[in-house]
Amino acid sequence: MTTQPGHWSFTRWTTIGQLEAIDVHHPLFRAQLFLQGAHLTHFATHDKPDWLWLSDTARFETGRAIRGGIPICWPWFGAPEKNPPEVRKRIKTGDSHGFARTALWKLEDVRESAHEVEVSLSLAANEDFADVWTGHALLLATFNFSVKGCQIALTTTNLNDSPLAFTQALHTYLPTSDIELTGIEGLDGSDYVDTLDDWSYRQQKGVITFHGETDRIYESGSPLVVATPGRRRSLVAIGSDSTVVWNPGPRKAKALSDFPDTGWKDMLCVETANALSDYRVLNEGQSHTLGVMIGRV
Ligand SMILES: O=P(O)(O)OC[C@H]1O[C@H](O)[C@H](O)[C@@H](O)[C@@H]1O
Repeated sequence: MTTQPGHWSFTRWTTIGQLEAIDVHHPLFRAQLFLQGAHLTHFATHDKPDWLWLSDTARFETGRAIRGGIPICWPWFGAPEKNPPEVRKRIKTGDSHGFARTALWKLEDVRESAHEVEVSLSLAANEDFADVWTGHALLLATFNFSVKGCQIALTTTNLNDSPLAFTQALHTYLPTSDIELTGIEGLDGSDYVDTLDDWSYRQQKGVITFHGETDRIYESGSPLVVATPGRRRSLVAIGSDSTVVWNPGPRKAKALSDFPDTGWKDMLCVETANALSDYRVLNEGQSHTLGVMIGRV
């Protein structure tokens, strides 16, 4: 059922630092979602630990990306110069990961039921962003929360008469109690680019484990299981044939903004992506949906 502000039962507005957010306090689960970036920072069922990692030193400031949760990287992933030429030619800045994660989105809809809450936000990517990017598109992010987990669907519609080429990622930060005892299952045999070894191609053998800084783009969007001590989570993607796996390790952790020096020990990023050769092209009026369902195994 669609509900109007003031008539929501489980959903309310809150302000954190400089930013407005939506708090979902359902009897079965809770979540926190910022209007800036359509950025989900918390999801948990009952009183259990959070399913997402959020930096202890995260800052909630206008125009600043929040460190943790699920930043939306759009309409390019990573450094502009590492994107395909068709994507790169639209970009007019050196900044990584696009502008959607720091743009102010608009609340479109809240639907509540006894079992789930669904929140939709939109972003008109138009001439307001002309200093950093050329294009005209509509983005719709829909978040579905239930006791089974959380689901995000990000739909891009090209509103321009020229083809829109873009890369993107749902940059999910997950918690772990020990990165060295953490594994990602589901990418055995997949080719990947190791960005830390001069962007060379390799092939994954078995489970992914972490031994220091890790930054890879896998050419697969297969269902994954993230196994951390005492917990297993499944990540099922739609509209994705690439997955980024990242942990900054001790050295890069020190250089990252809003990131504790030892934070690398208790997090990992598993990013549902359209990156590298998995970039997407939409003609006028066409849409593409990238999504991930994070659930229990
Ligand atoms: O610091 P950020 O701009 O949020 O980027 C954080 C990280 O995002 C991705 O995982 C990239 O693969 C990494 O190379 C990058 O360091």
